[in-house]
Amino acid sequence: MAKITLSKLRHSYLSTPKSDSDYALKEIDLDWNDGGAYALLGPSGCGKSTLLNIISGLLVPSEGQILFDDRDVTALPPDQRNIAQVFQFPVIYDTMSVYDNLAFPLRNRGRDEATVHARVMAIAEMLEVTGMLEQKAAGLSPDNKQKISMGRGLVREDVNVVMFDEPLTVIDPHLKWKLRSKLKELHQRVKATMIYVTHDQTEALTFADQVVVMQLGEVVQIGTPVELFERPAHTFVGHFIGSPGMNILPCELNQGTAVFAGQPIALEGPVQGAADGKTEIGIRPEFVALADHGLPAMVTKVSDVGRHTVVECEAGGQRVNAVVEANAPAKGSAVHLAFRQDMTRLYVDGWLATSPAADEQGAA
Ligand SMILES: Nc1ncnc2c1ncn2[C@@H]1O[C@H](COP(=O)(O)OP(=O)(O)OP(=O)(O)O)[C@@H](O)[C@H]1O
Repeated sequence: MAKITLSKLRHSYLSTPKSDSDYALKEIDLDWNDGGAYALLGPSGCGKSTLLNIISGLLVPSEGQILFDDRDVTALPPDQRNIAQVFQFPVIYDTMSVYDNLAFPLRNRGRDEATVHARVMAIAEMLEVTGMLEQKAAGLSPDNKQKISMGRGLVREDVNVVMFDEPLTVIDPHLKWKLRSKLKELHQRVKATMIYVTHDQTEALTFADQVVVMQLGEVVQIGTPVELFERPAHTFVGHFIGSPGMNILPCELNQGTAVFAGQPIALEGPVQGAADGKTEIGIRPEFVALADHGLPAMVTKVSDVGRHTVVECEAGGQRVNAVVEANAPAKGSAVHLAFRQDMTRLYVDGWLATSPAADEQGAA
């Protein structure tokens, strides 16, 4: 295993890129620590595959370096990088047995049969496929084929990193949650550095200890699932993570207090910097409560989503969502909304501009 460092990485598919928009990857500086469980999360076209292909060596970046520990591998081809990859679709040999499929990456590198056997049995046990080891892979269900594909990615102990590229695409929805938690458990047992690429927030948040969120060729935030939920560094992260996403409301600033729809809204703490760009309040629906006083609003939709209810309101010409546990008002009701102050952020030109109040920082 190795620590992977991406240093001043940029990539353009054009031969003579002129402006920032010609780059599929703008500047990326990133460390993937040895043994970490990472997710690379972002919408289609944000640059995830480009980044993955640069790490695996399929693509040489226009600028910058890739280091495995302190070794510069930027110019090395894929077969010299010692990486395992699991793709969207199963990569297995149909005519071979499940056992031989799992053994293949080890035999291919000349490991002795005793080692091969011990490792195959260990991985099969972790994946709960021991009972099918003698079967031909051709007869397996798509889910089991993908499980074996994952097993082939995990079977070698000497790889620098295991990369999963949307590995649950072919998995039946009702089995997805099972494999998601299985992968998390596997990471804890195998302790390899793993990078899991997905556009699905549930997959990313279930699997990863650290989630790297990308947008338009840039990393906008790296954080734990809780950090991304509680303190999005950018309105994009607020929108993209959470269901429904963060409420983002245009506002004015008046001596450190935000004003939205003529109402003062108390922020979590002081605003950093000049705040002379586009100013917006960010508050998650989970921290908006229905109250006797506060921002006047009209309920426009009520959706029961299982454990809680999403109350969609209109205030100041904007949609504001609130998540309530019980006693949701009816559509058309006039209500007041109260924002939990320590969770009310200010964003300037999309970026987080408030920090917690001093007493909150002391408590943290
Ligand atoms: N071979 C290529 N030639 C030219 N442009 C490309 C090529 N591959 C990707 N791009 C462009 O680079 C940008 C990033 O694409 P990339 O495939 O890395 O994104 P992604 O996040 O992996 O998307 P998806 O989830 O759809 O695979 C996009 O604008 C895409 O159109």
